[in-house]
Amino acid sequence: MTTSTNGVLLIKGAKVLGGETADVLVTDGLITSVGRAASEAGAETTVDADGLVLLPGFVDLHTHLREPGREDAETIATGSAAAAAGGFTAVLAMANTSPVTDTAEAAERVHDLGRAVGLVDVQPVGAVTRGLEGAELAELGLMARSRAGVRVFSDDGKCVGDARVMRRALEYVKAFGGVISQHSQDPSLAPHASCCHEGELSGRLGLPGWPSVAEEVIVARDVMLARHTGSRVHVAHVSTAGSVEVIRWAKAQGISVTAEVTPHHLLLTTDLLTSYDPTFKVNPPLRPQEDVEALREALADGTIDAVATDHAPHARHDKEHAFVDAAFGMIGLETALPVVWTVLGERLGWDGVARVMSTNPAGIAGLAGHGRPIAVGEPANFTLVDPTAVWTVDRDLSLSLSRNNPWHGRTLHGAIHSTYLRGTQTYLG
Ligand SMILES: NC(=O)N[C@@H](CC(=O)O)C(=O)O
Ligand SMILES: [Zn+2]
Ligand SMILES: [Zn+2]
Repeated sequence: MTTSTNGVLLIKGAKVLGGETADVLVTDGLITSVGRAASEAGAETTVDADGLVLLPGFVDLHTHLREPGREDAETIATGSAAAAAGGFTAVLAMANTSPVTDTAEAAERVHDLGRAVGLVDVQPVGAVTRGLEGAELAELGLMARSRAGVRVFSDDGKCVGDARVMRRALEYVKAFGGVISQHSQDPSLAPHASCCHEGELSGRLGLPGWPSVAEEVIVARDVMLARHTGSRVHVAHVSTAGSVEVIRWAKAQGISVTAEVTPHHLLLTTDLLTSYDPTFKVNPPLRPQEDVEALREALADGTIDAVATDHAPHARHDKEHAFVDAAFGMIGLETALPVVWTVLGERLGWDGVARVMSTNPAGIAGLAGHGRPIAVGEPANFTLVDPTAVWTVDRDLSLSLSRNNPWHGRTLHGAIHSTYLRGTQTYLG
């Protein structure tokens, strides 16, 4: 089946939010009718969506595409294909490429390559500091005013450790409604070698400990800087119960803070490291069950706004090392929805899934045309989900170029049936 943006697409009998079943008609990339008994006569393509759930396309606030620089691990094309397969219609591409996305030209290049591939909208994240070095601010204003329209800035992979630099970055982006997404890791409490949650297990395994407090002190500092500057901070990959407490407090004070949690921190725990399998080496590290429970609770009650994958592809030769020498990171675009549905489906419902995977992340990133309701006049950016599918992850079937897949061999519930970007089918399972 193929569709064209100039054609007419009819999604027949999908379950839409609110529990109704509806036919959705798309003309020239826009939703032109939602309701019963739309005629098949004028449709170029008809999709039988009986038993499927129609959700707004997912928006990933945290994707590592490795282009430019490490096209052996991922390209904008392969990462976009993996994203579409995961139900995403937009991804924010992190700035820690080589070279770093720290200029307007670099941001425009990523943006334009994404548009040329055309499977998801690739929205570049700009670096906070030049070369991610933590010292001088990058061209934040020029990136914001560029064709790429950058709104989210992050040195992800590294923490903006210097409080004065963080304060100035927050002040600067306030002028154009930008946000700083922080990789919260105090470098003196958790230096680069830290790779296992600090606790009884890290001692037993002889791995350098990464204490929870190294995350929590940065989250606490940053919410106070957000309050002081009146600007917006976003906490990337929250991993501890203590961070959740701080964010809950800050939101109650009216401080402009938002937060994301990864699918892996919602399900995987630190005891997986007893295998010394580098697939489970990630930053921040997998935490104990108490933290996992606190993160689930926080996502369900709105303290954590969004799920973000932190899809971090790595080539085999960067992962296949002794645990301490392997690269940090795991892939996750294609498994995000099934993990969230498996872990939290009952608590969130489809409304909740749409909120944490589409509406909220689109709002945080200021992305027009994404995270919108399935309604007349809206762009046809959506995904069809099979809620009853039960399947076992096989890393060799991934569209990502990399194989560092922590879900390999796991059975998950819920699968992406197909994805549509402005009415064009970008994935069919
Ligand atoms: N999450 C990771 O373990 N790795 C990320 C960087 C990051 O998100 O900190 C990467 O770029 O590989
Ligand atoms: Zn990070
Ligand atoms: Zn990351």
